[in-house]
Amino acid sequence: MFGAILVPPDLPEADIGVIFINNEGYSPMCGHGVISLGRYMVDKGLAKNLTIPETVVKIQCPCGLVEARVQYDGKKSGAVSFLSVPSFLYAKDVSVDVPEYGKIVVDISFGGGFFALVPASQFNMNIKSSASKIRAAVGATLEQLRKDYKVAHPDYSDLSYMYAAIITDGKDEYSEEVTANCCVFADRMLDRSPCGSGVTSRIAQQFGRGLIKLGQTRTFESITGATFKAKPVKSVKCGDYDAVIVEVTGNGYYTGTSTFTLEEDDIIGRGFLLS
Ligand SMILES: O=C(O)[C@H]1NCC[C@@H]1O
Repeated sequence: MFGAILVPPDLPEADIGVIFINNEGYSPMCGHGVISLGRYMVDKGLAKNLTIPETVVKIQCPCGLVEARVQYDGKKSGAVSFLSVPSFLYAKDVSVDVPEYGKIVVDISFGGGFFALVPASQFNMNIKSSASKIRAAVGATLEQLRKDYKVAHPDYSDLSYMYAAIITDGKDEYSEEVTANCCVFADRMLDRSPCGSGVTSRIAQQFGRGLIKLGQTRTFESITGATFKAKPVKSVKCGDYDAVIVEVTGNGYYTGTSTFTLEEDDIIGRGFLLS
């Protein structure tokens, strides 16, 4: 689960601004959050321009402006595609010495946040290994990288940190076969979705390594079996990096609504933090 706090945007072209919240603070980008928020903006009539069969919603995320295209038949919204910020393969074959796991080699790729991408074979595991084993191995790798390896975004210092790590089935070469992955982010949160920003970073990695061409679509599957489709759509630059705009497509669903109440004399209701 993810939280989205809606805020007025400071970019004039944006329909809405959003801060995504996780278990340790905020996220620079959340692709599955963008998919759900795109639908919400259409269904609540909040998008600037409601058009059929597709409405464009511009969402200012912490990583920058993301364009969501929401299927809309005039009554109900459907699948959402989004175009993320310029994404790029940042570093290849980075070695990290992870306590209890030894030397692990990862690629680092930016897809709205910096992701370490690591095939499950590095841990002598496969992507169907238990969620707790994945969480422990990938979480330890991410935490070690945060200590040992510094990343720098060419334009934004506030994005210059290791946000997440993704364990993959290693199927990086283009094929029509589904490729599976699992993202561990923030304070060892495990993503039930294929991870929109992670999938963006995987396409940027594959594009940077010459494994996929513009317009080729891949299907990414999460540990729950949920899928997103993604493809590189345009070559761009980000600072000196050869970057790519990635389109990700998926579905989000409503699960309920709730109302929070804060009474004047409820001290705990103002929030608390346990360490
Ligand atoms: O879909 C996404 O992009 C998010 N899922 C968990 C981590 C990422 O922020």
